Amino acid sequence: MAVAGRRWGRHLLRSTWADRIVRGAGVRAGQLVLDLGAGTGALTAPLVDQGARTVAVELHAGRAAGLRRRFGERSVTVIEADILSVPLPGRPFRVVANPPYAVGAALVRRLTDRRSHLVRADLVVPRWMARRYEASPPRGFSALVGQHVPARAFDPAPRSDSAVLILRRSVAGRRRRSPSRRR
Ligand SMILES: C[S@@+](CC[C@H](N)C(=O)[O-])C[C@H]1O[C@@H](n2cnc3c(N)ncnc32)[C@H](O)[C@@H]1O
Repeated sequence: MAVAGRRWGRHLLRSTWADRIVRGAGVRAGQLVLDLGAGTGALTAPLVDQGARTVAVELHAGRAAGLRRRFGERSVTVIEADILSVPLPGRPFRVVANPPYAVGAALVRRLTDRRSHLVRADLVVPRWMARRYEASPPRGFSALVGQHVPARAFDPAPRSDSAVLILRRSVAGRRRRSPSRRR
C-alpha cells in the first residue's frame, strides 16, 4: 500500500507503544471505542484484545481495506470516512487514537462539542498541544497530559516527541445542560 506525504499521516505507532497506550487508557471489555485515523491498526489490535467494541475510522481507501482484511467484520467495524465528518455514536463512547496532527484541534472541538456523547478520549498529539489543553481544557471536560510518547515510538520517527492527551467528561459537563447555557 503506497502511502506517502503529510496529508495521510505517515508516522505509525510501533506495536509495543500502541499496546502501552491502550493499557494506559484502561479500556474495559464491552466499551465502545473509536480509533480515529486507524491507519494499519496499531491501536485497533490491542483495543480488540481488550475486548472493546472497536470502530476503526480511516479515510485512506487502501488502509481501510487493509483494516478489513486484518480484522474481519466480526471484531471491528471499519468505516472509510473523514474523522471530521463521520457520524459520532449516539450513546456514550470512548476514543483511543493517534489522529493526523493537522486535524487534531478540529477533532478535539468536534469530540467535545455539547452534542457529543464522548466520555473519555486518549489522543496521541504533539506534546505542546497536550500541554495547551491541560492548561485550558475544552468546556465540560478535564484535560491531562498522560504518557510521554517519544519520537522513537513511531515509524518513521517524527522530529519531536508526543504525549497522550486525556480528555475526560467532567460531572458538571454532563450532556443536557440547560438550553440557556452557552458554550
Ligand atoms: C498518524 S497516522 C496514525 C495511524 C495509526 N493510528 C497508528 O497509530 O499507527 C493517521 C492516520 O489517519 C489517516 N487520516 C488522515 N486524515 C484523515 C481524516 N481526515 N479522516 C480519517 N483518517 C485520516 C491517515 O491515512 C493515517 O492512516
